[in-house]
Amino acid sequence: MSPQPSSVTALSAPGKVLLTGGYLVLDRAYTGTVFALNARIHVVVQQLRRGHRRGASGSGPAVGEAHGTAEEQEGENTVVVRSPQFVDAVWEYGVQRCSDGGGVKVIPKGDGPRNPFVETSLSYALTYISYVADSKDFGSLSVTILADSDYYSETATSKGPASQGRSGRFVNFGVPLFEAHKTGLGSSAALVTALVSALVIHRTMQPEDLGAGRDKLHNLAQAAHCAAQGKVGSGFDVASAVYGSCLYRRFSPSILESLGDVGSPGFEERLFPIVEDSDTEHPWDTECVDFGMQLPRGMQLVLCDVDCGSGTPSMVKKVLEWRKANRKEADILWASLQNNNERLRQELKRQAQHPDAAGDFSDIRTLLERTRQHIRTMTRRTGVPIEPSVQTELLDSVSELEGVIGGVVPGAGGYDAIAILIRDDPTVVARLREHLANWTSKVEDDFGGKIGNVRLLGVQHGSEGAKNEMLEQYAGWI
Ligand SMILES: Nc1ncnc2c1ncn2[C@@H]1O[C@H](COP(=O)(O)OP(=O)(O)OP(=O)(O)O)[C@@H](O)[C@H]1O
Ligand SMILES: C[C@@](O)(CCOP(=O)(O)O)CC(=O)O
Repeated sequence: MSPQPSSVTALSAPGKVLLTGGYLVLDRAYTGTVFALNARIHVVVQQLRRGHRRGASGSGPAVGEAHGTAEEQEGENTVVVRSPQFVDAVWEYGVQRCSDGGGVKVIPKGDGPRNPFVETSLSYALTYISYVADSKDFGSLSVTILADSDYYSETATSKGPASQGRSGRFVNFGVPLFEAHKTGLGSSAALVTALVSALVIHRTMQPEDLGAGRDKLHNLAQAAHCAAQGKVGSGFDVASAVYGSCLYRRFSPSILESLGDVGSPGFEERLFPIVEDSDTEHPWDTECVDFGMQLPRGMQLVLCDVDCGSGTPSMVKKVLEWRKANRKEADILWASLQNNNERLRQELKRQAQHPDAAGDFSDIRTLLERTRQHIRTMTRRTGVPIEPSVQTELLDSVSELEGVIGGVVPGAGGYDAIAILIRDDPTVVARLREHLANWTSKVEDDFGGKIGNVRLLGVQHGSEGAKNEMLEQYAGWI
């Protein structure tokens, strides 16, 4: 029997930085080292009051249980999703059961901007839930999304006093979501992971089951994220949102290839074995080794935002085209990168596991520099701005500072935030901050890019994947 749904479920998932393995990790023959961050996306699911729900037995609503509108209480089930840190960020859906086993689809109400990540996560999670839960009646749900500030570049409001009206952790950005510049920490993967996990736990599990249910939540989140993105990426961002920092080897794309769209006949019958990993012909083969791994004692990871994001899809397409056309050369380059990345990971692991041996970061510095050399070769050969010269200039300049071990362009590279490993010491952070505050680019970029405001983000290594959250921190927001 499914457990009784509690009235409120809160869960969060972390952002990521792919320290090494960008592009390589798209191919199962290679791996990526991904660090989870302490910037998280939180999702709070509230059961709207209905006659048959817990807490409505005559004694009024249960703690945290929201009151629905008259329409919600009388007629069809609805899901209202809010991102209260942004202007007009409300998405309202009707819940439709599709014929011929097509699953459960949410239908947007009104004609405001759509949010494919929210919409797809709801449809996928509700389809899975309706397939496994005893009760097919979801009731109406209110969902609140709250994100740590570092996912987005600062806005005039988020910098100012007006941002701090409510609970301390979350700021008011004062702009619509589409106007907020993302910093590339993987907001959509953290959001999809937190949203599908919160819904599944809300309706079919207890929060304590999160550990045991992690693999299923991973499978569901990967399926929903790929569908929302319209492509099957490597999935390292979803994996780290679920499991935390790890050495990642991607899943075989064939696992998701024949799933089809929500609403198509038999969709629920195809989604269920994917989530439960019961299809013996296509077992999940994701590898997340050493998940939850820590940095060596005395080391910290920081990110420097350059407020000038890149277009990952077109960069990926070009790099893969070049690899296809230059297979021999690419194989040598990929092998050199993989080899060096693996040595770097082993050294980080060795130092993390032997705190007494930690402290001499010179090998790590050398290995980071070698990785960068290979990435610059990749940049030249592919003609894609993975480490463009303005980023080279920035990385070189910060690497000279005392206490900085080294840095890289993480993930796809481009003009996204750079990742820097430093000695974990407030004076190093202060030095970096000061350096960046006075920093202006002097080189002409080889790809015509311009770096605007350079600033250190507040985010650091977080290591932990999806986790249950306490409600108190959301005071004033839900
Ligand atoms: N706070 C939020 N509330 C609702 N939806 C959000 C929120 N933050 C992000 N999203 C959704 O995620 C989308 C951004 O995802 P996208 O994959 O483009 O970027 P990212 O995951 O932050 O960065 P990257 O893929 O470069 O790591 C937004 O367009 C929106 O649909
Ligand atoms: C280029 C790629 O390998 C990494 C992209 O990373 P990011 O989104 O730039 O953090 C693509 C992928 O792995 O899906």
